Amino acid sequence: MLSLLLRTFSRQVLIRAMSSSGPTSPYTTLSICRPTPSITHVELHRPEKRNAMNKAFWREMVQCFNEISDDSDCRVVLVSGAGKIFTAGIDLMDMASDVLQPDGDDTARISWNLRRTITKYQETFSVIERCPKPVLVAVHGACVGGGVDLITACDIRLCTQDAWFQVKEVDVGLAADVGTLQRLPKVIGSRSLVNELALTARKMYADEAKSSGLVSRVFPDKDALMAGALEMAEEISARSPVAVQGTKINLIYSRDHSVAEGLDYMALWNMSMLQTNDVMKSAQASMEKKSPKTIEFSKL
Ligand SMILES: CCC/C=C/C=C/C(=O)SCCNC(=O)CCNC(=O)[C@H](O)C(C)(C)COP(=O)(O)OP(=O)(O)OC[C@H]1O[C@@H](n2cnc3c(N)ncnc32)[C@H](O)[C@@H]1OP(=O)(O)O
Repeated sequence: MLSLLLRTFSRQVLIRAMSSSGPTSPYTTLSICRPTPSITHVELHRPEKRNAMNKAFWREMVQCFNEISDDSDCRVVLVSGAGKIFTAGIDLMDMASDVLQPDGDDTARISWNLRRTITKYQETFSVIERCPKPVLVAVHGACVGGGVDLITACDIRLCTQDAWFQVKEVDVGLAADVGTLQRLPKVIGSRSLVNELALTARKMYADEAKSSGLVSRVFPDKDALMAGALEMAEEISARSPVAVQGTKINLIYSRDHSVAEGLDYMALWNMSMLQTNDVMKSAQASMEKKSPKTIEFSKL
């Protein structure tokens, strides 16, 4: 009983510590912490502006996820938002100059530069998908515009009961161009629902997000969400990083290829990865009915 109380208390302390008071240097829009040695928590941190995505944010996410990809201590990433909501999407004030007044002497040069800008912004969320470590995202309150682009690049989506999602781009006069139109149809089974959301910009609330498959779990409030997300991250981080990262990479590959191509890629992948010590360690623990948490895996 006492150990259960202590565990609950220390988990609450951990979750509280995850809501930081400000961005982590060198970042100005992100707060980074390590709730456990193998989990990296990335918090969008401009709460007074509802975590609107300004120019610094688009740059910093790329730097942050490139560092996480190379960090052999990190096995799982958890993304969430500080303050009242997850994110209000693109910063409509800060981004106007980049998107609405592109440089260039003529149409060709303006278009050339705009293409480069859009490609650069697409990278902000593609780095999440390319990161070999699984990325969980915990959404509370609103997730608007660019927020939907962000979460569709993540591997596991969780939300609170008060969460809502809005593919808002048509409302601001543009076709979403940084991932939603490409990834959302792969996340949600119904093409009709995707079209409806993207063409009408209507809000989708937590229950529909769950029934449509956009999120896999809904929690009553933000504390419960963060506790649930952390618990899931711990479960994943206890498993072999060779197995976990290979699973993420092959799931994404097979999403974008035929079954035959996916199987070929898998065989090529595992002809090396099956030689890991992790298979023997994991199989032995499984035979002995021990939790994966008892196994020590080398860094990856
Ligand atoms: C090439 C790039 C491609 C990317 C494309 C992406 C496109 C998109 O993301 S389209 C969607 C754009 N977002 C919006 O239209 C949402 C606008 N915001 C809201 O509707 C509300 O703020 C929201 C419902 C999210 C929250 O409402 P709440 O009452 O809680 O907050 P507010 O009082 O409205 O806002 C508080 C302060 O935050 C500032 N703010 C909110 N959203 C944005 C934003 N998107 N951009 C810039 N600033 C934002 C708001 O101005 C308030 O600031 P202040 O007046 O200084 O207190």
